[in-house]
Amino acid sequence: MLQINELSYTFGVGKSIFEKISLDVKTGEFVSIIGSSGSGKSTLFKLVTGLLEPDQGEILINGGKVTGKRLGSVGYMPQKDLLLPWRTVLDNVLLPIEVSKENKKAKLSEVREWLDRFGLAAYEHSFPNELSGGMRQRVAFLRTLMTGKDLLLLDEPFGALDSMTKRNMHSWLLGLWGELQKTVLFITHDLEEAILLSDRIYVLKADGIKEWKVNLPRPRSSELIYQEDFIRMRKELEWLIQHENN
Ligand SMILES: Nc1ncnc2c1ncn2[C@@H]1O[C@H](COP(=O)(O)OP(=O)(O)OP(=O)(O)O)[C@@H](O)[C@H]1O
Repeated sequence: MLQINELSYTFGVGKSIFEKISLDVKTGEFVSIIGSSGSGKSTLFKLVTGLLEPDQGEILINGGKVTGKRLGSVGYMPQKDLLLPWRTVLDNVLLPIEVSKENKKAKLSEVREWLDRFGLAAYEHSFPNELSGGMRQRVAFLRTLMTGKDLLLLDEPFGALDSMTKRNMHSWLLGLWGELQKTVLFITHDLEEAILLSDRIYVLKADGIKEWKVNLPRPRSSELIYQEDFIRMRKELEWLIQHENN
């Protein structure tokens, strides 16, 4: 679904962010990108959305080349939830439907069903400032889902949540994942989260990008993190991140 070939990008004069990195995401996969702060993860997302143009290389979505003129081919959830404070939960979730000029009324019952599945049915008339952090993230995620795009780019969606809420969000997302049938590219700093949720992980490092497969069967439960296999994987991944040129 997503193919990135030998992508290079430099900010301004000489600030090289990537040099010839390649990666791919297959239909239905959940793939994470981890890397230290400033390694270029968010920049990569901006390139995939078409907000930035690469210096070299190409990005293909379903075989079509991404360019600034074809924005809107992915669902993008940025680091901050960016909910509109003056809109209710329902109106925030309806935003992509309004933007794409679809018939809002025709979509209303489908959107309400999703609100219910996301545990938000009782809050459809609430405003963002009346919600907890975890609920706001669910609203933002649902809004991204309502773009109807098959490829979702999620930039650290749970980064600002406390560890208990994050754990609950993991269980919730793992439960939902089977029925979503979406392809996800996910940025995180949290190794546990990356292993638990992903089929594959790309580690973005100064010397390039490394692929790491997560050999854990699905369906998965958030309890997996206590298992020996999981702890071993986590150590392996930590080692890969800490040692350049590996
Ligand atoms: N508009 C810009 N102009 C110049 N440099 C920029 C710009 N945006 C980002 N950078 C630089 O590019 C590098 C990569 O930034 P980016 O935000 O992609 O990193 P990141 O891996 O997502 O970081 P974090 O994990 O902290 O969110 C950083 O050194 C940053 O300072």
